[in-house]
Amino acid sequence: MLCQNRQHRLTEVPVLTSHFLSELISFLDGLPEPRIVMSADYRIIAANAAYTREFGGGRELAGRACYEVSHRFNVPCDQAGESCPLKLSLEAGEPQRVLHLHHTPRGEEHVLVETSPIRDETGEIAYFVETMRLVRQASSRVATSGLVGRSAAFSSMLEKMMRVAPSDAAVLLLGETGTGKELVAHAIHEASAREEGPFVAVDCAGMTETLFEAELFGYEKGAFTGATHRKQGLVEAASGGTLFLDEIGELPLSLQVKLLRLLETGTYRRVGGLDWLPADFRLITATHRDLAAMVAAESFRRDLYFRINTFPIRTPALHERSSDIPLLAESLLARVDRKPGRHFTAAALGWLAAQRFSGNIRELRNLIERASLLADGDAIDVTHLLEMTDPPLYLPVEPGGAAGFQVDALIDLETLERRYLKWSRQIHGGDMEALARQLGISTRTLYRKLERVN
Ligand SMILES: Nc1ncnc2c1ncn2[C@@H]1O[C@H](COP(=O)(O)OP(=O)(O)OP(=O)(O)O)[C@@H](O)[C@H]1O
Repeated sequence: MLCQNRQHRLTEVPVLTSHFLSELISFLDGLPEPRIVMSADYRIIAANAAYTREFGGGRELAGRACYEVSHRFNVPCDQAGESCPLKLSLEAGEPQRVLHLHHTPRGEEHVLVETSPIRDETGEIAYFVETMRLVRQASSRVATSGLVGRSAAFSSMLEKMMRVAPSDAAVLLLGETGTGKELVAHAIHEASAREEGPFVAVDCAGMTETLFEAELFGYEKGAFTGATHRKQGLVEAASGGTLFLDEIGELPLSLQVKLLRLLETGTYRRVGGLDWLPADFRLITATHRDLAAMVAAESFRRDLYFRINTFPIRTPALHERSSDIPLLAESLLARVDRKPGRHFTAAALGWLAAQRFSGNIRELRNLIERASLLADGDAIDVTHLLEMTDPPLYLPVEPGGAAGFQVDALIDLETLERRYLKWSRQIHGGDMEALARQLGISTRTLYRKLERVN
């Protein structure tokens, strides 16, 4: 491993002699953030007190492999399908950041890992300093508030959120309804330097011209009939914090001009006022619409689109992260249930994971709330969920489905199985265990197969 590194001779990387290595280690020990020094063969040379406490549970870590401590892997991360920041920074010759799920004494947690390379006396990159920052805005375990998720689609979104959060760049959140855009906007705010400032959310849907101006910019006393006192606008309320404009795609063209003026000049005027006031907010916008198509159709201004779209982030639909459904379901149950400590049966979690929720997490949350009201005992089962399911959750009936299963052309066996499963799920009446028995397979296999049906 070390011989391969001989090609890396980079002047910008600091040099580390053996004398300074021990100095570096004692220096890191005094720093509050968890840090380790590693050799190029993934061995931990030293861990500071914060790392030993937060990631090592107080145990000695020197000599152990980083991938074994943080992932319980027995091969380096990149050989186990994960990105390896050490390898990336060795190749690039400069610091690299990645988001990983790390084992900690508290369970798995999202961690931002920054790895910086260091040269030895001979000029080779031989050491690395790794700094860990726990991502407090998202949980990979059941949580009673905030974002939860651990799937690849969720982690990739979270990584983008954490990259953009510290900057003041305008973020555009694109995603279907109910995918958590408002929660994501709030998490970006919380991870930003404006965290102590206000987070002000504005729904742009249904905004009329007068309402928009009065709401956003406020008004002076006497500006119009009924304006009996000066009123602060939402732009002013968001001062020092974040302004979140939800459903930006619903804003009529006439109001898009006003918003553009605010963003371009950084100033605004209260309705009925004379003075231009400075605005101080970080902008996050969101829409479920295809804004680029709206620009092409000239129903959304191109210049405004470029202004708000400095950094786009897509919030994945629930079917793109169905492996998160059990975790989301448990977390949502803890949030909506009036009787604490209840749980889903394994069959209920499997059933939920096999559904396709067109209304995404909001629809899942509604279903869980209804089922929790229906269930009397400690466990919520498939029957409670089925009774409370909206008809659109079921997939459309295949041609001939209601009457009986039929195919009218030669099709491959895999498609045949999928269609048959879809049809049998629609007609069997909801008892998945009974259906599995009738099909001669285990309930587990049935759920696995049904995942492919959606
Ligand atoms: N990752 C998540 N973890 C836990 N709860 C979530 C997550 N994402 C969304 N939710 C919950 O799902 C519901 C819908 O989320 P939210 O209102 O943020 O979605 P949205 O995309 O803004 O929807 P819309 O486009 O309709 O405004 C909320 O109750 C929210 O708390």
